[in-house]
Amino acid sequence: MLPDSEPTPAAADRVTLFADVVLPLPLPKLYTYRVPYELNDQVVVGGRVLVQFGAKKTLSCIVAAVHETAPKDYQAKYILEFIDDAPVVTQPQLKLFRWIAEYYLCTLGEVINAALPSALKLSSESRVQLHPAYKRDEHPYPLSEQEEKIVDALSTEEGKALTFSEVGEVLGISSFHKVIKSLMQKDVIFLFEHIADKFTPKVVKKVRLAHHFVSEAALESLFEQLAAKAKQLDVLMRYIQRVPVYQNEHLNHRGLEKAALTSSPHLSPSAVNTLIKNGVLEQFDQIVSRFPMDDDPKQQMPFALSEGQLTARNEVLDHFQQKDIVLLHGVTGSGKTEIYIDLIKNALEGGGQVLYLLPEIALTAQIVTRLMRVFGTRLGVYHSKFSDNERVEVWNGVLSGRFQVVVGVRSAVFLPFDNLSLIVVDEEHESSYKQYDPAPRYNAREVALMMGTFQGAKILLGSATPSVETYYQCRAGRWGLVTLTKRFGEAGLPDIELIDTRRNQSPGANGQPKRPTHNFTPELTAAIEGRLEQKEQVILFQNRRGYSPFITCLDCGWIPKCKSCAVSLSYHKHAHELRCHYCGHHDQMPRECPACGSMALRMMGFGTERIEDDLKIMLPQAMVQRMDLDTTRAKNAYQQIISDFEQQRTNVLVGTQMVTKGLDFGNVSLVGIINADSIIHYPDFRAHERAYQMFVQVSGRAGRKGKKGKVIIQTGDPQQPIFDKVMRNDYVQFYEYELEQRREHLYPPFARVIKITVKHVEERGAQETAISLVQELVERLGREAVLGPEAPYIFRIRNFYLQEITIKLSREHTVLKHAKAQILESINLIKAAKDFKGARIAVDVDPM
Ligand SMILES: Nc1ncnc2c1ncn2[C@@H]1O[C@H](COP(=O)(O)OP(=O)(O)OP(=O)(O)O)[C@@H](O)[C@H]1O
Ligand SMILES: [Zn+2]
Repeated sequence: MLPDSEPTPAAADRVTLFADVVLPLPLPKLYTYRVPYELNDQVVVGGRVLVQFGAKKTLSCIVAAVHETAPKDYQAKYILEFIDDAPVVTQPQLKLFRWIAEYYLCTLGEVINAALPSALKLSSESRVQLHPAYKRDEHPYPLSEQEEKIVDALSTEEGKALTFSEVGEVLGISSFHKVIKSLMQKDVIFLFEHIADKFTPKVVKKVRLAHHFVSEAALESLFEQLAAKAKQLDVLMRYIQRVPVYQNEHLNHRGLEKAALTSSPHLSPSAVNTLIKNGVLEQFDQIVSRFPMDDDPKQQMPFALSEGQLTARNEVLDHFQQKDIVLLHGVTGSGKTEIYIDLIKNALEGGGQVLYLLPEIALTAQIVTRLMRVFGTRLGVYHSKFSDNERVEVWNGVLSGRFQVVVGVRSAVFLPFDNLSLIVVDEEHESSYKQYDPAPRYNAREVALMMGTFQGAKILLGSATPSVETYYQCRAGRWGLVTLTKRFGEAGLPDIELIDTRRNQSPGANGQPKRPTHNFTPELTAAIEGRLEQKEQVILFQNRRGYSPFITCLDCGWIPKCKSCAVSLSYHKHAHELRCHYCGHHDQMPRECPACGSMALRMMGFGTERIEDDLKIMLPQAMVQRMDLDTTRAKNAYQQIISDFEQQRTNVLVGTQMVTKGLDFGNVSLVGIINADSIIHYPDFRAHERAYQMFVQVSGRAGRKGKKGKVIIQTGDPQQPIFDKVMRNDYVQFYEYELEQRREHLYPPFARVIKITVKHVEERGAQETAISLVQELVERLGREAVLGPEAPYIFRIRNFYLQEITIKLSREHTVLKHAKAQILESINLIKAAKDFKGARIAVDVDPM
């Protein structure tokens, strides 16, 4: 072809491209921007672009589609800058996000906002900082002139940060986002959104051999010199044992954690320091990533599966031949995790990606270590306690193929997988898979099912107490069911004993109240004492935190309430104050009743703090630790409590539902449920299911290895039918009973429920809005489908009065889709009406 035959595009042939973008905002539709002609070949669907929104704001957003149709109702603005040459959001993700928005009745912007770690959502508020590991002289990648300028500006002082607009000023240009992105990719800088997210690297002290000792000859003469210094020689020997530098000199560069030498019981820490002082060892700091890149932990073979586990594994694989979804119903401690690991290995060998979902609280160091050993650096971990930068690292690691298996909490369903072959949803019944607030109010289990359908992945749900909906699908033959009825190893399921607390309310001698035995029956106290004598451990479960749920004046009956919520304030002894568990408001504990002046203020009921306190008085020799929201706020507090208990530095663990989930301690032989009644009596159609799950799960923490465990349940109503099912560990009986209830009252799985909550600062505002909304809904859906409005049990939270509307719909897909459109239409009508301006309306599809 002749070079001059290449046609130059005539102005008339120019294609004008438009991009529909998703802004990270709750906007009902996508906005269309115009692509500057000379950048036509740079648009990437799924890539980020920068646009102006409103008068002043610049926002980064995702391109969802590219086309040639100009918007009808407005003049499209130009896209300001292209940030990515490759998608950060993949096509399968966009498809899934659209499904989430449609199914859960929210906007695509809300989904994207929840999905993307904020460092991927560049905004004018973002800031940059030099990466603490960055060393100018040792950096492997060359920097451009512009990049050098930024590094100069960030190097003027330690920890200096620049906002995006300051970066623009330094460079004197407005399209600087590519420079930022490039610096990020080279690990020179990183981004943060809030001051609190500023990166504080984790540093470990390491040691290595000074470089002039690293040859064989030098080492030999060093050994001769130290011949008389036995302790230093020991240290050196250990170092060489761990880091075989004589085999490979390069290994020395990486060194060894200093603690590996100083904390060894066989070595002398002062000998280590002498070697450093004399220049034999050199000490240096290293920043550790949460995801070890090169220090691949020793890959280990997983446990060999027992015969029962093998059978179950094979049954799962058999079902997968015909069915996409299988439930593994295995009793607590049956070794489901090992079966997952085996199946994950299998899926990875086939070349696909794997997602392993766990509820927030079950994603502990325990499980991560176990998985790291088997999957090494292929494993990514996605946790909500991670910093944003760490989350971006996982996101990019999935995109690049570095992480083939990810273990994560519910938001891990948003990661950019495109080739999933297996999704494991452990503890599939857990309500923490559901996001309550804000939108998208999604259930990660349901999203995972859809994701599996889109990508052709198999789904394994696991639980000792499956949700009624899931079990129903299995019974109907749509999903496969595999059952494990025995625990792994020798341990059988624990014995369960019910203790009637009404027998324990008699006063002590001389009419004096007894010591605090009202929350500990004599049976429970004796059992705890017995176990501690045997050097075994105990878990106590109480569903309330704080010291006492409320206080009251014995003379006038006054009870302190929250100013902003319709709840009584709980007394917290440690802080000596009254707190609202809904809005966090706190008040001083009054010395006398503010209503009548009486001094007779009395604590009512008991929370975990009080259980802990009373226990310390009753059994002063016991080492008691409490695990609830109040003791686990600090970043590593939760891990610390678990490891103290694991190492048996503590022997009684008192806690809220945090202690009921997924924990695996070998030495726990007794579990006590302090007050079962408050869990059963709860105004919700799932109350029984939840109570059953909670009792079985917490009981399941007892006697997991070796000795038989025991569970004591304290209740004022031992006749409750639920106890019988828990004690006989009869899930199927529980399920059948519960299913009948659901059928009779038309609840899931026989209907779909959608809950609408109307909030207003005025009670009348909430009522009037809700009534009008109900009218609209009834008109469209019929009277039978719409229940309410009704004030919920806690009718005011954070100054907003609440009204709830419940909609029950047929499960049929087309009916459901149509009904959802009608619901949205009704809500939009109300939202647009002037009279209801002050109201907020939240929709929750499949509430839990
Ligand atoms: N094949 C095996 N070899 C050795 N140990 C095993 C094996 N399978 C399971 N275990 C051990 O048995 C214990 C219980 O297993 P696991 O935690 O997987 O149970 P689970 O079914 O997930 O229980 P839960 O539902 O209560 O969480 C663990 O300590 C685990 O390490
Ligand atoms: Zn409050």
